[in-house]
Amino acid sequence: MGFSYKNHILYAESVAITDLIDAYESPLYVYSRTDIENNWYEFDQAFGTHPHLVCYAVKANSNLAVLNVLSKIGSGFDIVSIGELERVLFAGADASRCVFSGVAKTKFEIKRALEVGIFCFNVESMAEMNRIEQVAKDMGTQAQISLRINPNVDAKTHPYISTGLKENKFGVDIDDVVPIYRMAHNSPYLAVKGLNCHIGSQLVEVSPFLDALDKVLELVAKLDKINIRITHLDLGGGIGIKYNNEQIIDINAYIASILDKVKMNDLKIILEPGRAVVGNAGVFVTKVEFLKQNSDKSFAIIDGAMNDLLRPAFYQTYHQVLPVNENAKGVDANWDLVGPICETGDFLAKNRKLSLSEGDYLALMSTGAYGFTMSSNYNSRPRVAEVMVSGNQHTLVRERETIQDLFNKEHIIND
Ligand SMILES: Cc1ncc(COP(=O)(O)O)c(C=O)c1O
Ligand SMILES: N[C@@H](CCCC[NH3+])C(=O)O
Repeated sequence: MGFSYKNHILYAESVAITDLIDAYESPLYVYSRTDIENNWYEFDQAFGTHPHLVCYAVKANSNLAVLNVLSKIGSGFDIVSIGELERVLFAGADASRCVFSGVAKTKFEIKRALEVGIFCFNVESMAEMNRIEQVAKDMGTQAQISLRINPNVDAKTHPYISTGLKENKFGVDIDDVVPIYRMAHNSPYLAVKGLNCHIGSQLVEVSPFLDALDKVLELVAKLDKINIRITHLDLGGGIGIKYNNEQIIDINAYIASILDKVKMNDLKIILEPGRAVVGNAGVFVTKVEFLKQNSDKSFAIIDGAMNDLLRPAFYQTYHQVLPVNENAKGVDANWDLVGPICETGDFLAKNRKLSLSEGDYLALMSTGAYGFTMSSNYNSRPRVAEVMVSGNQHTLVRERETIQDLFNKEHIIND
């Protein structure tokens, strides 16, 4: 466990978070390298000797140090843009271990991905298949493809992060799959490799995954009958983590169920976990600036805000709040943690029983995924620093933005 109390001070591995605040100030994202590695290994090792590739979903946390650490232990990567592609390459990743997802890859992105030799495109429509074919033809090469199907399975998660229902924009309707594969199979510029689905994020039950897998396997058999051979299944990411006290999926049991269902053939399995690799391996550290109470409400105004950590405002999500100094005594109340941004929705936590004083530091737990990557400069706030801890070592893996960074690319019209 990367984050725990020692002598009542919250530590990241063997480094006191108070030391990180002294070194890098607040607000701050802190990641545990050991947790990231162990989380990835848990997926990788659960497959045993079955052919597989764990492609970390870069969107969850795309810091170069995170990508580099994962690349060094053999991770593949699920990317969704040229930005993510260039990031993983810069971080030392092997392009042949990358899958390219997303509903609208541009010609430019496809060309670059083909140039560097990515493993596979997860294609999301006939139109996109045509575009990939055209780019491959222009380059005189062949693109390896997998079609993302929409299995119309309810992932039972937040509606904004459910992706496998007909009403969602993702993937191809099961009934439309065969004509698209036929087209790809008949093209000299496309090589049919896999079948893909990703039904949503933060799933805490395994049954929707297995329902989707059943539909995928039916399609594999159907395609086989018309001599279109699928050699890998990419079952996406979506495995939920513990934010509060939810029951979560046992990764070993989930992978055992997958292998049980595919044991009749030697299909290689690809998974694209993002949150489950980095979510609990990161915390967001923030300082209490002011306490403001009225007859109804207790607000702790903190130096972090919705631009730094959007999830609570955007999806009304819960992050556990821990005091950096467990012994700190202040005003006991049920506090709303609110930021300095001019929005009523600017809160990071609500109604938390804490004993607070101005100047206290707090850690919002489980913020390693979709924390920094969803941050913005709203209200012209420079983005915060990111630090990675490994044992008793800590490294600044992204500098805090400066005021100059805020307007670096802007221009005043001279008239
Ligand atoms: C195609 C695809 N793969 C993988 C992921 C990673 O999901 P998660 O972070 O829930 O594992 C996502 C995001 O939901 C996605 O859209
Ligand atoms: N951004 C979402 C997850 C979306 C996953 C995108 N495929 C979250 O913070 O939970």
